[in-house]
Formats: sequence, C-alpha cells, structure tokens
Amino acid sequence: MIRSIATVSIGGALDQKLKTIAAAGFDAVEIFENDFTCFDGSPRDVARMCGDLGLKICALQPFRDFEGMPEPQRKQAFRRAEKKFDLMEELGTDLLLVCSNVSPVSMGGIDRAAEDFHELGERAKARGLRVGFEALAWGSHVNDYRDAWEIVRRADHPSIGVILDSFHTLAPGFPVAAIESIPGDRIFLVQLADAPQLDLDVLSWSRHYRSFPGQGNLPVADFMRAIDATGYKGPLSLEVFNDQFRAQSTKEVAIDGMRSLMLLGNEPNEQAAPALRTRSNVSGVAFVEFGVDPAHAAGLAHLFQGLGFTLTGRHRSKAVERWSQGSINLLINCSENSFARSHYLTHGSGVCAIGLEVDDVATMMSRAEALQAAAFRQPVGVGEMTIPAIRGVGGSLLYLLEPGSSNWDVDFVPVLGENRRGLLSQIDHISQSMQFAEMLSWEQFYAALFDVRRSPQFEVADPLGLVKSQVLQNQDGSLRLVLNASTALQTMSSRFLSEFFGAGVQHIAFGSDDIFASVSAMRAAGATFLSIPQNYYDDLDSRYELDPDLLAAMKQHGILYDRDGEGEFFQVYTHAFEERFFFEIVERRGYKGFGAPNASVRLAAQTREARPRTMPRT
Ligand SMILES: O=C(O)c1ccc(O)c(O)c1
Ligand SMILES: [Mg+2]
Repeated sequence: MIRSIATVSIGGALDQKLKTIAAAGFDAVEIFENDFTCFDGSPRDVARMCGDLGLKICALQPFRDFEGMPEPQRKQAFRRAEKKFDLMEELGTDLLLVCSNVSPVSMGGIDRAAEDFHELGERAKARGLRVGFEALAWGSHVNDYRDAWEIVRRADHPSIGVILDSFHTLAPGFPVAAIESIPGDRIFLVQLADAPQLDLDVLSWSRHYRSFPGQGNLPVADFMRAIDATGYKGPLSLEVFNDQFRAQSTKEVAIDGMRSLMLLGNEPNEQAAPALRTRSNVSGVAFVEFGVDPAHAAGLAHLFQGLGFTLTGRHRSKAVERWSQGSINLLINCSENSFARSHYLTHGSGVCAIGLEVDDVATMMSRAEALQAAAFRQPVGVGEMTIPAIRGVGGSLLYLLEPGSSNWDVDFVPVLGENRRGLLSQIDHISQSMQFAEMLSWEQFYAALFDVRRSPQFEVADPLGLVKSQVLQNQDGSLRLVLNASTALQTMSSRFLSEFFGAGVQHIAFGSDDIFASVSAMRAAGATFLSIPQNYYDDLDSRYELDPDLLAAMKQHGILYDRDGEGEFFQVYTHAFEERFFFEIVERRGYKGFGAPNASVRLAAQTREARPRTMPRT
C-alpha cells in the first residue's frame, strides 16, 4: 500500500507539513495548490525537499472549473492547465486532480465534458502527464462518481482517469457497488476521509468536518472493499478538511492519519503489518495509581479508607501504598525521583497511571509500537518487576500486565489486617477529561490498541456549557472508559483541564452489589457524598412511581437513579478530592448505561460546591 496524505489535512507551512508527514511514515503527498501558492520557495525547492524526505508527490490538486466551459472561459481553462503542467514538471509529479466544475457559467452534457477531457488528455500525454477527474458532491453538473467515470470512459484517453474520494461517494449516500465495475488501472487516485453523521449541507460538511477513516460514521470499509475489488494498486491518500485538525499538533494529527490507514478495513487486515493483525483483549483494570505529594497522601488514604479500602501492601523500595477492596487496587505513590512525582509536579495530585490486564503483553507492545504509541520505561529496584508501559492521556501511563501476573508480593510487603467485608467489588468505569480537539485522537488511540467498541456520543448539559461524552468499552464491560470534553471554558470538564494542566482522569466509578448497604457503611466510617436537591427526587417520583421507602433511602444517601429497557441503575458521588478528582459508586441491576440523564444534576451539584471559589455569591 502506498500511504499518502493531502497537505491540506494538517496545519503549518508547506515545509513543516512535509517534514511532519514524512516523520509519521507516509510514502507520498498530494500537494494542495494553496499550500504551494502561500509557500515562499520554488517548485524545485519543494521537489528537492520531498526527495530528501523520501516523499513522492502523487498529485497536484485541485484544478477547478475545467469541463463544460463556454468560450472564452474554455480557452482560458486550457491555458491555466498548461501553466499547471509546467508547475507539475518542476514539482516532479505526473498527476493533476481536476475536480468537477462548480462555476455557474459551466454547461452540462456528458459528451461535451468528455471532449474537453480528451483534448486535455492529448496535451497531458504530450508532456508525459496524467489527469484524474473527481466528482465533488456539490459539482454543478457532475456530482456523482458514476457520472465522472462515464465522462472518463467516453473521453477514451490513456492519460485521463477517474479519482474516487470516499467522502464524495459516501456522504451523499451513493452506492459503492458501481466502483467494482471500474477497471483498477483507470482509477488514478483514491482519496480517503470519514465524517460524523451530520444534518448539514454537503459542502460545509466536507470542508469542516471530515475526519480520518474510522473516526466518523461513514462506511469507509465498504468503500475500500469496492476499491480492492477493482485491483487498484495506487496510493491511498487521506484528504481531510477540518479546521480543528489544522489547529492541533501537526505531529499528532499526522500520526492519527497514519494509524487510520494502518487500521483501515475490517481486522484482521490482509494489508496490515503482522504486528497489527491481532488486537489484544483487555480483561480488566489491574490497578490505578495516584501520584500525590506527601502532604496529600494521608488525605487520600483517609478517603480510600472511608470507601472501605484497606491498606494491603507497602512497596519494598519506594513510598507507595497499595489499598485494596474486591478486585480493586489503588496505589498512592509519593516517592521521589519517580514517574509519579514528575506527573505530580506537572499536574498536581491525580491518576498518573492505569494498569490494564491484556491477554498477551508482547503482542500488545509490538502493536503499540507499530501504531507509534510511545513506549515508556523507568528504572526498577533489584528483583522488582518491570511492567511494560505506553503513554496515554495527558502523558499518564498505561501499564500492560497479563492476567494473574500482577504478583504484588514481588514489589510489595503485604500488610495484614482485619478482613473487612467488601463494600465495593470492581472498577465500573474510568472517566477522563480532555480538550475537545483531542477527543477523536484518544478515541482512535484506545480503539486502535484495545478490543473496545465505541458507543454513540452523547451530550450532557453542564450549568456552564455543554460536555460531550464518548464511551469505549470491551465486550464484557471489564474495561469501560468515558471520554469527556467541552468547548465551553467554565464547564466542570474544562475547569478540570485548566486546574489539572491538561487531560487526565476526572473520576473513577466503583461497582457495588448493594449500594445502600455500602453507602451506609461508608457514611458510618466518615465518608461524605455530594448532596442532591429535593427537586430531583420529586421529579424521579413523578417519572417512575418508585417505592416510597426506596425513594426515601435514595434521598437520604444522595443516590441518583436511572432506568432503561434492560434494568435499573443507582449512583452516588463523593466530594472532589482537593477539588480535583472524585469517585462514584454505582450499582447496576442489568442496566448498561452510565446514568446520562443524571449527569446534569451531578454537574449542577458539583458546580454549586465549587461556586464559592470560582463565582462569589452575591
Ligand atoms: O472542497 C473542495 O473544493 C475539494 C477540493 C479537492 C478535493 O479533492 C475535494 O475532495 C474537495
Ligand atoms: Mg477529494
């Protein structure tokens, strides 16, 4: 596979774009003409840069408003084309992308267009160049790839071919089946983009909301299967118009693009490198590690204790405590010269690492490496375990362990104490807050590495703006991640980012088999929870006609409730620790969701608690 990307897809000046694209591992680029026009360097400079970087220029694009023009525009269009052929010769590319005409003066007629292309083909051939015709979904006369192909067929010229773009094919809902009847050698270029399903005019949708394959809702894999059936062997070129992508780190965007090409199609993927063929199953969260300063450690331990955790181990060589309950292990790390300490110094107290159980760590690490995830290593004491890790959200770590291999006694001296009845059994989900612009990238990261499915995105009303949430979970629910982001500056999610100096874990939910008993015991042990207004319970009662005793118990404990077709859900929240992160306790009675209808009630309560600090009462 020749992996290519159009320069329009990432931000920066042309020379920076080319360097970033090459560093991410692409073989080729489409030079977007505007990037060249704005660049202060000659075509030969660009050719030389590409040569030095090992990038082939697979096309110059776009050449607009060509076919079906009346005179004098027709003559001008041919003159313009000759000028671009000159440019192509200097750039060292043999393919010009002509997109379908959007000019109001252009005329329809398949044969008229075919004649124009035949003549352009003659001129291109004289210079050893080729021209590809692409139907824009909003073209004045040609907006369907099937018409573009018919024009190319009738132009009947070896230097004229068709260019297929997944967005222009899939966004208007054109069937992909007709692609299969195009001979592969008449397809001069394939461009790939995905997009979220939006109810928007197709031009705005295309120019602002395209994303990399797999990041949206278009059936790009179906499109690719049809392309494969033609025998096409040319470049697959990402072409993403997205203002947000151009505003982000070009390196990250280029890597996201490369990952999307590597993961293209349904796995196992014939074209994928061996390291990519299998995606490791995640079978649970082995531990969550908090990096805190010594002044906070006792407070966090106290909070854990209140939630029913007991101290079960002390690290042999570092200031790390292990607190456990059910299958949950929480580590409090305040050792110096450690990753936890540097995380603390950057972000303040918070989750610095998550340990995940995966079937096969070696396979997982080679997959991570192939996908350009950053591996992380740190020194360990003599005889201590080295746990492979990769960089995750906000520079935190994801440790990878095989199930049952977390041999705690190797690194920790067990602390034996009373064996209290477990109030909590497992981690239900982990919620991470991030910049809105990062969300697609982290979503792709998790889905690329782990066998997780994306649920449809949902939106939650925060008193001070809107928060978008995306759930990623594995088959049996032993890994559930909730990604949150908001563009509004004062939402809880955004304030977390500014106070945490970046993305990170905002809350962890623990599962209980009996939330009422657990919360009673926790309250008796000194734990306190977010208080929920009476109005909420009155509304619940009106909606669900709950048993009065149950409702009273929920009200007493600040427990929230939701119900769906599959079952019932109870949830309660702790106050935020040092105004940073908080915990949730949930009980699922067959329910599969996350209590989304309650999120705005929770956010309002948290905002009320935070208000004296951020918004003085008047
Ligand atoms: O939005 C456009 O104008 C445009 C230009 C060139 C392309 O290849 C394309 O898909 C869209
Ligand atoms: Mg295109």
